[in-house]
Amino acid sequence: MEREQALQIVKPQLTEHRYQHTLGVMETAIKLAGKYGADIKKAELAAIFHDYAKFRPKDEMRQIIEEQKMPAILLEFNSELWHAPVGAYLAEKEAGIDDKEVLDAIRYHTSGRIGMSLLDKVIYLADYIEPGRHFPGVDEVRKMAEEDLDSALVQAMKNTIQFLMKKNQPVFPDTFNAYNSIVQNSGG
Ligand SMILES: Nc1ncnc2c1ncn2[C@@H]1O[C@H](COP(=O)(O)OP(=O)(O)O)[C@@H](O)[C@H]1O
Ligand SMILES: [Fe+2]
Repeated sequence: MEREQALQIVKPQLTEHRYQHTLGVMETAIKLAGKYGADIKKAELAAIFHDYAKFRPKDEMRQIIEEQKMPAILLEFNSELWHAPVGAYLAEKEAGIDDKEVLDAIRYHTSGRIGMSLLDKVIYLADYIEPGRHFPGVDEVRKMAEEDLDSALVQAMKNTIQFLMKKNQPVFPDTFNAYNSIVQNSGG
């Protein structure tokens, strides 16, 4: 699917602010894909659709998670996590995206997972560092992303886990698993 068509499908699903964020993720994902050797067209498409389900009603997302037999543990954690796997499902069902790598990058863009693909990493990181993001620590991760993809990713996950823990909020375990699997593989 071409960029313009994808953007036309996604735009009505989002607020203006979230659409601008999506454009930022798209530009950033294309740059990271070019730098680290991921497929640029897949990165573009996954970025455009990554927040496709962001504004679906909670009840609709809960129903999809149950009916599609997605991991039930999702329902025990913050509903903010749900739009990622539900977005992958709806991008396929409603927009006809059938590339498994693209769908997985959408599915894991919030939590990460064990053994993230290069495309998963590019989308996770692009979502974190796109130019519209302003939160403590983001500039450090932006700098790291110019040097090493895994180091930047680990720092982003660390920040997210610490942010949640500081607020005494539960941490969905896939993020710990993603963090461990990258740190163990990089030998650092
Ligand atoms: N492991 C986790 N456990 C619980 N919440 C998480 C976890 N990882 C991310 N989140 C939360 O999920 C929310 C959505 O994240 P994300 O999809 O990355 O951003 P966006 O708000 O742009 O869609 C954020 O509020 C984030 O703090
Ligand atoms: Fe998201």
